[in-house]
Amino acid sequence: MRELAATRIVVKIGTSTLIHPNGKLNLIAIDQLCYTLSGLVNEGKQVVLVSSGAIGAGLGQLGMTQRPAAIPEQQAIAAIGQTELMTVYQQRFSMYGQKIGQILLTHDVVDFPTSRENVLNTFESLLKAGVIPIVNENDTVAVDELDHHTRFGDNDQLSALVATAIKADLLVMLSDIEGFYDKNPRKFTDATLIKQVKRIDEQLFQHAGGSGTRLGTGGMTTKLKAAQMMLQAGSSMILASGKNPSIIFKLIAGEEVGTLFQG
Ligand SMILES: Nc1ncnc2c1ncn2[C@@H]1O[C@H](COP(=O)(O)OP(=O)(O)O)[C@@H](O)[C@H]1O
Ligand SMILES: N[C@@H](CCC(=O)OP(=O)(O)O)C(=O)O
Repeated sequence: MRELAATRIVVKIGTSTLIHPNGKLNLIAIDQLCYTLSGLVNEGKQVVLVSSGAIGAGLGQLGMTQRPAAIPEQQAIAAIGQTELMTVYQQRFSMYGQKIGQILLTHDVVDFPTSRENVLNTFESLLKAGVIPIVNENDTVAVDELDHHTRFGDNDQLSALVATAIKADLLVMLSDIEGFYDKNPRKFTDATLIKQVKRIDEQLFQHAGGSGTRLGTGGMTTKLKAAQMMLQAGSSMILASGKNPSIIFKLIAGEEVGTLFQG
């Protein structure tokens, strides 16, 4: 068993877990996620959800199968998908009597003292009231620009930014893979799962490959960067499969599933 005393938890869930390869919402995963997070709040934990999936859901709404290359098109699709995503979350969470609030962020929000303070105040107020803030990148404004150093489409690092800013004890990253392997398991059949990582150095990044799916974006590199931020802040991250999001109960109870990043 692992030693994990987490009361403030950020959960990040990726597109490949929320959306089926055919573009439809994975309602089983979403239902289970909502049930699990509501259960944690009922136990007295404070929970923040960082959810990707706006572009994936938007593509599904429009009957499109490919993510277009042009940024303005992606932004429009995200605007469509985000409302669908929040509608489904609202429905499912309300079944468990759980209130939610939407927070759309860009990576640089935390760099500017006033916007940082405003965002942190919002998180604190929501958490104090037992509400689950649901965060996504503000895709309509987040593009790589000179004076606006944001990167389009990386919720892995955004979730670590949020987790460190609100001083969360634990970041749970749910993906379409069981954890961090010594090489990309989609390419190498002999890849083995690494159960615990205490330090992240350049050498470890050599083991991280890109995304394995049509809609996933960051792959393992951005997940390692997120873990690095958590370790630097003295907190922990667990990377595990989001196939059955109720796995979070096991993770928090200290069961050895997925990869634990802890210094
Ligand atoms: N060393 C590794 N261990 C595990 N997965 C890896 C590794 N290197 C690359 N990957 C790929 O990263 C993918 C997860 O990232 P991504 O597709 O961006 O998912 P998400 O939508 O959950 O963010 C895995 O499905 C796998 O294809
Ligand atoms: N903000 C975008 C994608 C962000 C992103 O990082 O996606 P993913 O790699 O699936 O976690 C969206 O909601 O579609």
